[in-house]
Amino acid sequence: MTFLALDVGNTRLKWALYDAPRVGARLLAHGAQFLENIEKLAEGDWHALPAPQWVVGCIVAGDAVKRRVQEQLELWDVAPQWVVSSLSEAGVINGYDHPARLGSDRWVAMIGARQRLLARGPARPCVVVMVGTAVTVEAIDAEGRFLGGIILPGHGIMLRALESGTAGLHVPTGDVRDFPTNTSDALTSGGTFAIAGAVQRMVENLQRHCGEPPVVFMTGGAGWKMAPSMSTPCELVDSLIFDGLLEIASRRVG
Ligand SMILES: Nc1ncnc2c1ncn2[C@@H]1O[C@H](COP(=O)(O)OP(=O)(O)OP(=O)(O)O)[C@@H](O)[C@H]1O
Ligand SMILES: CC(C)(CO)[C@@H](O)C(=O)NCCC(=O)O
Ligand SMILES: [K+]
Repeated sequence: MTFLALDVGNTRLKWALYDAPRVGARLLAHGAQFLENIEKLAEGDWHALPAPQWVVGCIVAGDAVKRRVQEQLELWDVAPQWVVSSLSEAGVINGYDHPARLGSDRWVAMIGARQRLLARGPARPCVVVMVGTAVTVEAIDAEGRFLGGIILPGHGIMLRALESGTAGLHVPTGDVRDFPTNTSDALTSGGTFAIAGAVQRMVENLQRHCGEPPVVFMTGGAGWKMAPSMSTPCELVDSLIFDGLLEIASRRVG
């Protein structure tokens, strides 16, 4: 009864194989592949896996990438189900003007966060931070309503934009400092403060709106780099998207 969860971002495809499509299932194997190496999956990492009975994923890369992923999935006799953001699913209500236009990775991460929050206590407002190619910061009230969220460039895009838009900024990665005194540290700290500051602002917005401090969850490939520099308390949960995919799959499989 194995279940394969897929998270196809703009930089990497992340996958996780579980022994069943339910929250709390046992993780059997997992991995990540840069999008340019998708063609290696069927003959590489996936070759010796037990065939999954279900495949559910979220994808924010373009249609060409989706076709390349589906080609690799032909290794098994299973049709992938791609999550599309809807008006409501798994206890989260979508406040986006056009619900289907919300990135499915954002939707799935919010469902994972909400499930995690409710599993351990009373409902609270919640901020969900994803630090990937792009950074997103979402606000959910205590009733599970997604109020709205922001999108900003990730570390890599910020640095590349500065490098290509200036004459004098081509330097190695620096350290995060309160008061940077060289170009490398100034760039690295600038990107980090931009993300931490955006999160702090959304936490303040949601606290003002709901009248109580929110729980903050953070996920994404570069989350561990951001965690030490956050100015508000924040829980790093690497598996937030997979938690959401398990929750969605358990409801669909029934
Ligand atoms: N300190 C840093 N300096 C420069 N670039 C960074 C830094 N940290 C992360 N990045 C970039 O941030 C981006 C996101 O990192 P990563 O691929 O690990 O996340 P991801 O969650 O897999 O992304 P996605 O889901 O969007 O594919 C990458 O483009 C990576 O090159
Ligand atoms: C914002 C990203 C790139 C984050 O991965 C993705 O969720 C996306 O492409 N979203 C579509 C636009 C939106 O969410 O409003
Ligand atoms: K992502």
